[in-house]
Amino acid sequence: MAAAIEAYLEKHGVNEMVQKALNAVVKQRAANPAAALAAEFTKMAKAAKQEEGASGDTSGDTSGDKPADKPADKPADKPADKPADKPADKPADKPADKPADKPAADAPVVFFVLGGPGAGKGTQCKKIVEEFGYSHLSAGDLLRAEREAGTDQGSMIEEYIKSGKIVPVEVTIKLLLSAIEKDGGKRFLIDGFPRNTNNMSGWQLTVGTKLALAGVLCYEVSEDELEARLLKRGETSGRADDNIETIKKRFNTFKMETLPVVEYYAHQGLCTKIDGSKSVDEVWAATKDFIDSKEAELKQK
Ligand SMILES: Nc1ncnc2c1ncn2[C@@H]1O[C@H](COP(=O)(O)OP(=O)(O)OP(=O)(O)O)[C@@H](O)[C@H]1O
Ligand SMILES: Nc1ccn([C@H]2C[C@H](O)[C@@H](COP(=O)(O)O)O2)c(=O)n1
Repeated sequence: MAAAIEAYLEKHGVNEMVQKALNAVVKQRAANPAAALAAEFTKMAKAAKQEEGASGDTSGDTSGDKPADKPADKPADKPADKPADKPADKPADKPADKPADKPAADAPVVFFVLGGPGAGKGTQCKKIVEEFGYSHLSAGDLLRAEREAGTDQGSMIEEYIKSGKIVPVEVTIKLLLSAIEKDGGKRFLIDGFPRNTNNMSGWQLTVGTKLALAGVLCYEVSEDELEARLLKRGETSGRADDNIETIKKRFNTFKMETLPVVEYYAHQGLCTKIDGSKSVDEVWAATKDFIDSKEAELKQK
């Protein structure tokens, strides 16, 4: 099935695949969107497998049913929830020149860290940094710093953050790439990214295989628990989004835009889900196991 998914991706691109699955799930008004998405991915993989069998060709020939006006790696036309009068959601940076199929053996390694707002991403990343010396880049922190720097983009970022929406990827990816370059490390935790398919396609187009994605961590916590944590954090954090109104909007964005991304990586066998509702130490034990096993895998390569 993995080969069939790869064939589908080669032909249609990651963004189209996720977007198509998402549209199908929205149409179904599925009670369990995550399960419905997984079922959609499986359906697509089966169709790709049949197509592959029929044509006997997995070379990426686009003469099949791929829409003529949509290149395989083109980002989504628009995210699910884009506010009006905002910049177009296409990455500003030009795509990597002729990307290699696979990352080089010595390419820096990246882990994406996802989970609902307040799931403990930052808390656990801090511990990984202490124990393993990884470089930690939080997309949210970078955006907040950019906002504070008082650039032209500052007020636009503020508006997105306060309304619980995801900033267009061309802004976020620039900040991430410049931080990665400045850091120069070999292991990166990218916290809070990719948060939607626009983020994913921006990464794919600008980073491609220059960095090696080794895995995706996703912390799962109920909304009730997240809400309690964020309201508590809001007593001292000073964050513009730690208030009940924005928290609810962030939950909605997480469900509608980020969960499909998590399910996509889960379907690719890249995502490890961790119960983030346990104590910090218990969550850390599971996180440490994950990193230990990834480090062992990476050593063998
Ligand atoms: N396992 C846990 N149990 C209880 N509280 C926790 C746990 N992990 C983190 N917290 C607390 O919950 C709050 C949110 O944690 P943290 O900032 O790490 O989450 P986050 O996922 O990075 O949030 P955001 O996405 O909003 O930046 C913090 O006040 C933190 O101390
Ligand atoms: N990829 C990202 C990450 C973050 N943001 C914005 C919107 C989030 O609500 C806010 C806070 O992020 P967090 O600290 O929770 O990771 O920052 C974004 O637009 N895109």
